[in-house]
Amino acid sequence: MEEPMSDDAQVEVKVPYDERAETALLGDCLSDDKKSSCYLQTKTEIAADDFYLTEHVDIARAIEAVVSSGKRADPVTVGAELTKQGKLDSVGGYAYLQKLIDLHYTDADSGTYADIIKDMARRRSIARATRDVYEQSFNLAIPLSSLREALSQVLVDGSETRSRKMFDSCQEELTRVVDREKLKEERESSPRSRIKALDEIIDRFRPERLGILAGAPSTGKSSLAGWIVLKNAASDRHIPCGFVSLEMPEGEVLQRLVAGEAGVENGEIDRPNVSDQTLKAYQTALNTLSSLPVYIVDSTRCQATEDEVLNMVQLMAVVDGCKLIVVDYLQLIHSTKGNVTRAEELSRLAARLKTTAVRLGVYILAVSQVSREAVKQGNALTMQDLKDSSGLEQAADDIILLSEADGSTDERGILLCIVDKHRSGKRGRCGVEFDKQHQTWSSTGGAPALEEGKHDRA
Ligand SMILES: Nc1ncnc2c1ncn2[C@@H]1O[C@H](COP(=O)(O)OP(=O)(O)OP(=O)(O)O)[C@@H](O)[C@H]1O
Repeated sequence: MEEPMSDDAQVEVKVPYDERAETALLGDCLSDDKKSSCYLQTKTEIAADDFYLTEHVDIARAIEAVVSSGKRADPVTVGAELTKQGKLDSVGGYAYLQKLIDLHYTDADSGTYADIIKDMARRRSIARATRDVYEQSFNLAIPLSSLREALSQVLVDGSETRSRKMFDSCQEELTRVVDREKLKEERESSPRSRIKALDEIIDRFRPERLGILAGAPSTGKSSLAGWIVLKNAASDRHIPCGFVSLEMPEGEVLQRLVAGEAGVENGEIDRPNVSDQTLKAYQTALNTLSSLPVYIVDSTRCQATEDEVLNMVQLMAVVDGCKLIVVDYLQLIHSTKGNVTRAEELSRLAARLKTTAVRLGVYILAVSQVSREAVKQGNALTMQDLKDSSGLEQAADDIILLSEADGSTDERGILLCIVDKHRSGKRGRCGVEFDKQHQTWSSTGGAPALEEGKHDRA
């Protein structure tokens, strides 16, 4: 039996922060001309408020102000900014700015310090948010459903919506587009399909968007979604990605990813006569994959509801820092409301996924089935073929459709990939090749033709 929770259990609690990482990063920003905006440029996006100590938050804000005015951050410029804000004395004066430089390591690694600071900031934010729900959970007047809702809401930062004068953002946009280095960085750190021909159309999976990946059964939707997750996590930026699997158990997803990485046939590892060479390749691939920032929720044993799936997505974004999250697949999300049609339900789900993507600043790639009629006809798909809902079409920013093309075999899928919706971007089509045995994906030259008798309805 589970031990009852003691009310007066004394747990030593220390607020999570790392003073050394904070001083090292600030010292690094103030010491080196080239790195004068160091923490603003690291792969980990951190902001002044991610520092814990008040004096460090103030110094970081002053650095940001100096850098955004186009000046180099050093003790003189940052000290002047702090004086202007009336904060120089409270941070410890010029002496403290100089101390930060003295404490700074000559071969400082800003990225690692930024990672530590972000990690600590996330922990504090989770602790703050969950503490309130923890306290509410003892109040029996608050219904369980409200507690669940509160728990899911508190994990989402920035849900507040305020209006602002639109053209105030012009200056920010101007700064963004003029700073080519930053733009390049933004681009390179964004998730992409990692299939050249498809990337040429869709460019990248931008934050705050919802994409739908649809196709007939067994065309390879789950496999492609898994490939995208894996390749982004394995890219030199190691972009954290999540996979909410409602269809395939975790072991099966893993086997497919490992097969591709190892270059062995999917499923071969389970055969009794598997060769030593295959075993070795499989083990090596497992070792490589184990270090990648790929997160998975296996939701195949219980039928996850809409709220549960949204919670999983939120946790992956907030706790694991995922930038791209796959939900495989929409039609398997359990229905809980008896009085609405499935189409209405899916529309609402898609709209909630879109809002979640916006609030969390992530890209959600939702896998979807297409209608039975579309599968029967076998023609090139259009977005009207999405199963059960025109609401999916409306909520999605991007819609990617896979149709089997001429030349497909049991081992090799040749697919016509149509980007039928692409918000603020071009639409288009390309050919992708699916090596089914190894579960890998690549571009074909040009867009392939459909089988004879099938129609292209573009
Ligand atoms: N070792 C293998 N050799 C050949 N084909 C394989 C092998 N392993 C898997 N496949 C094929 O790879 C494809 C995987 O498709 P996948 O499950 O990704 O499609 P899907 O579109 O997500 O399907 P569903 O509609 O069932 O969700 C299937 O066609 C399967 O038959």
